[in-house]
This record gives sequence, C-alpha cells and structure tokens, in this order.
Amino acid sequence: MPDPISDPTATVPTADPTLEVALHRLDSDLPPPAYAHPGDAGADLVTAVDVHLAPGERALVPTGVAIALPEGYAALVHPRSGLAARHGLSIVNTPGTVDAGYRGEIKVLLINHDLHEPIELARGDRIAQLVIQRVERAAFVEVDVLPESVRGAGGYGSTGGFGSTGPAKS
Ligand SMILES: O=c1ccn([C@H]2C[C@H](O)[C@@H](COP(=O)(O)OP(=O)(O)OP(=O)(O)O)O2)c(=O)[nH]1
Ligand SMILES: [Mg+2]
Repeated sequence: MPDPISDPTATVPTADPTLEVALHRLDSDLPPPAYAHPGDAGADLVTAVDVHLAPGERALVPTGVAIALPEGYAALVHPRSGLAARHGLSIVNTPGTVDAGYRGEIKVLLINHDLHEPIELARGDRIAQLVIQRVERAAFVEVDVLPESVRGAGGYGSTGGFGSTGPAKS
C-alpha cells in the first residue's frame, strides 16, 4: 500500500464512483458535474450564465443540469473553498439540499460576502460543488419524556466560548 506521507508521489488507490445518478443536461455546451481529483467528495457545478455580484448581493444561479438521485440519497450544494477565501463567494443556504425526488434544474444561491469588491462570473465558471450522501428518513415517535443524556438541554455556548471546554462563564 503506497504511503502518501513518506512518499508524496505515491498514488492512493481510490474506488471509482459506483453510484449511478441519472443526469440531464439542459445545456449541452456546458460540462457535466465533474470530480477534479480521484477521491474528491464534491463534483464541481458551473454557472450557466454570466453573473455580476455587487458586495453583499445574492443571486439564484442556474447550473444547466438536473439529476435523478436514487431514493435514500441527497445531493448537498456546497461552496468552493478557494472562491470563498479569495473572493468571499459563498452560498446563502449552504449546504443547499437537492432532494431525491427533485427533477428541476439545480440552482445555486450565491452571495458575495466581500464588503468592497464585486465578483464577476462567466458562463462555465465552476461555482459550487455537489456532495452526494446517503440520508436517513426518521420515523418520529412522540414521547412524553425524552431519554436522559449527559448534555441535557445545554446548548448555544453551554460549554464555553473560544477556550477549552467547561461550564460557560457569565
Ligand atoms: O441549493 C439548492 C437547494 C435546493 N434546490 C432545489 C432542489 C430541492 O429538492 C428543492 C427544494 O429545496 P428545499 O427543500 O431546500 O427548499 P424549500 O424552500 O423547502 O422548497 P420546497 O417547498 O419546494 O421543498 O430545490 C436547488 O436546486 N439548489
Ligand atoms: Mg423543502
């Protein structure tokens, strides 16, 4: 087994994608969602249109693709880290959820978080990534009293702030 830590040129074997997902391209001039590297979790999505985002502005951007996921799966629309770090480009509802039953065009609700600079995107630019995951559907069973847990009802900072964990200081 190659060791990528001692030998950075070693190639780590990764399984080929095996889950078949029906893809309908609404715009045949645009590339389909694609994984940039073996082992990547996200397949990149492109914008089907040119987009101008003023600082703070958001836009619902078409990607030119529709999919049919198998039951028991969802596709999550995640931002791309590089665009977030360099330009402040993100997604308002990150991660967006594409349901297995959805047959419409996948759209991305982009937002420019930069305070000063606009963002210009050209048709075909990679704007987001689609992460396909198995999901459970719950049977919600109503009870009068929930089972006890160590956390209990503590939340919203109950373990403290930036420091090590412990009771919140008032
Ligand atoms: O980033 C996203 C998020 C959602 N969708 C599509 C696929 C999804 O199946 C559908 C509905 O999404 P969601 O359930 O998050 O939105 P909603 O406001 O609850 O709409 P609905 O009432 O149609 O469920 O919109 C996208 O194309 N991109
Ligand atoms: Mg919904």
